[in-house]
Amino acid sequence: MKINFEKYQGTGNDFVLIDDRNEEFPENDIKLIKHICSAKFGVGSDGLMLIRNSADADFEMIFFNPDGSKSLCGNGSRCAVHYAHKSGFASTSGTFITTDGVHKFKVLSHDLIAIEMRDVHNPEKHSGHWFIDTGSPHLIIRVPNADKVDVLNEGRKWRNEAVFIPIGGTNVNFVSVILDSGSFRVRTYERGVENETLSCGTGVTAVGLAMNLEEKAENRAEIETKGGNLTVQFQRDGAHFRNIWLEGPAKFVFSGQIDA
Ligand SMILES: N[C@@H](CCC[C@H](N)C(=O)O)C(=O)O
Repeated sequence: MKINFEKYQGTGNDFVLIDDRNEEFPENDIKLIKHICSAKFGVGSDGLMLIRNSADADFEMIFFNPDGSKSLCGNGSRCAVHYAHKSGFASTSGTFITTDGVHKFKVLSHDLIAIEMRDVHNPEKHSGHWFIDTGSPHLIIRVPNADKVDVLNEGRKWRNEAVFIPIGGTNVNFVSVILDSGSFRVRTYERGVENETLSCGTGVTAVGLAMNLEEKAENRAEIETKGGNLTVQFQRDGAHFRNIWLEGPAKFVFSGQIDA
């Protein structure tokens, strides 16, 4: 089976994007999804996205982690918007539908895409750390210097905590404050990848909200990741966050065909 794809990256979170508007891709074939995402046997990526037509939005995006599990992907969603706009079936603003429902988007310039995230209500703490679901679940751990954390081993330990097993584990973000300036350094262990990625959009969003709860950020946070910078903006009313937007670069890398 030959499958055409485009490779995308959003702040170094990299994806295989397949235009499946004719609905030919066997989406229940987890072995195939794992194979395509494998760097040794396939293309290699932090996830696979299927783009489909939608009756309720400009398009639908279905996201798979490299282990075949599904969740919301913030960086992947921004890349999907870039593809839809480039391909002419989405304008400079509109909506798309994905795992957790309908999202608004804005194409701010050629490679700069913003998406609206779902509202967050009543964030909780786990073992003294904020635990926030921004479409994917995220634990946020404050550290003095994120660059010095053993993200693989520390992240894996928290990801497998018994309390998170019923929801399939959690993603884990390590964050340090940069000179109390509303800027933060973040490194993320992603479930489904089972490793550190260079950036995670839903994670960065959760960090922005957590830093506001910690009184380290107002209604905007600038986040540095290993793969580049992202901005999170929102409105807060007590324990309710609304109008949450994630903004940053989304880049087409190359196109190809895989014999899978
Ligand atoms: N990299 C993504 C998050 C992808 C989903 C995550 N691994 C999960 O399973 O919860 C992002 O940019 O948000």
